Amino acid sequence: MKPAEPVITVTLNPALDKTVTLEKFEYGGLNRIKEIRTDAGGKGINVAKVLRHFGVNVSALGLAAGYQGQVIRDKLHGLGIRSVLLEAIGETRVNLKAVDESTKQTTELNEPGFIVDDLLLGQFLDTYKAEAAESSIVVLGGSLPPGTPPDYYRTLIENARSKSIRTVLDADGVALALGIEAAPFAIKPNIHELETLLGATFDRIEHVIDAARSLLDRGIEYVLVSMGAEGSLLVNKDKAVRASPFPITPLSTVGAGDSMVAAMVYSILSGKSFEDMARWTSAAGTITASKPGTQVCTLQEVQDSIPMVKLTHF
Ligand SMILES: Nc1ncnc2c1ncn2[C@@H]1O[C@H](COP(=O)(O)OP(=O)(O)O)[C@@H](O)[C@H]1O
Ligand SMILES: O=P(O)(O)OC[C@H]1O[C@](O)(COP(=O)(O)O)[C@@H](O)[C@@H]1O
Repeated sequence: MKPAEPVITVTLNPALDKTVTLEKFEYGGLNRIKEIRTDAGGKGINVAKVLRHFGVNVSALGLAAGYQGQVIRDKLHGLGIRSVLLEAIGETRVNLKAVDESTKQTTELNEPGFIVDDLLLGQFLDTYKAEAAESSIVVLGGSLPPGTPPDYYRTLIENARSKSIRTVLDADGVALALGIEAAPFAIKPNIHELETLLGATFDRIEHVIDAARSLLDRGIEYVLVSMGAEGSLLVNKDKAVRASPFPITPLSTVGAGDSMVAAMVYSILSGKSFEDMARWTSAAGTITASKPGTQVCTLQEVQDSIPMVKLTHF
């Protein structure tokens, strides 16, 4: 891989992720917190954290507001990540993640985020155009803050496409549905996002493969579907392969999907085979799911666990 190939990530709605650990989550009851930690979060930001661990020249672009926004900038600086987060009015959200030790389940409570206006989005577009022009891959991830036109990702992807820059989109709902109209190079929906996108439910892996393939017809090159503990499915026009994760004790699955996106970018940059991309993305997601809070996998951890990923071809 050429280290000079810069990657930018876009996080328009970052978050300070506050992860609280509870012995047993009592819905509707009093919950006493055992442990607490905060991490810089938001999809593009997590992707940047992983890519930095992988030695990639990555910059985290986006928006941020107020005190929490500065905390995120400082945390990124501490991790050695260049960030360009334009200042929005208001306060950056705090997303609460409650980890239930008894069930190993994580419950997420994500705030909507600060409200943005056209002026700020126009300024961001200018910054984005300048930064994207210098990059090899652009990653766009997460929800859009209130006030953002729902087709904003489509605009960003179209701009990158016009300069032959590859894009990876990780979003849900309308932002995903409109974003894929611009045919990003790759997308990483989780199974629920895929079901919502296509208005269907899938109870067999063959149905998931057909659904993912239907998206390739729109000009997308790779579809990576994450399925939590069930692993992941990678599809391109020639192949479909399922990766089964190795056994872990999940401590917080937050950031697992983002780690898969980062490993996908790394695989593209380093010219890995289709099968290796499936292995790397699975290993990255699984390792991150075994870590507390929004902490992400390292290169060494992923490399060490690659042999444990089991592939099934379809
Ligand atoms: N409980 C789990 N056990 C093992 N691996 C897991 C678990 N949860 C997530 N993972 C790993 O993390 C990846 C991404 O998880 P998923 O929950 O599908 O993503 P997202 O966070 O985007 O919804 C999975 O494909 C799997 O490799
Ligand atoms: O923008 P959204 O959809 O609210 O998601 C933001 C949240 O997703 C995360 O990026 C984690 O995403 P994944 O678990 O899918 O990897 C958190 O850091 C953040 O709190």
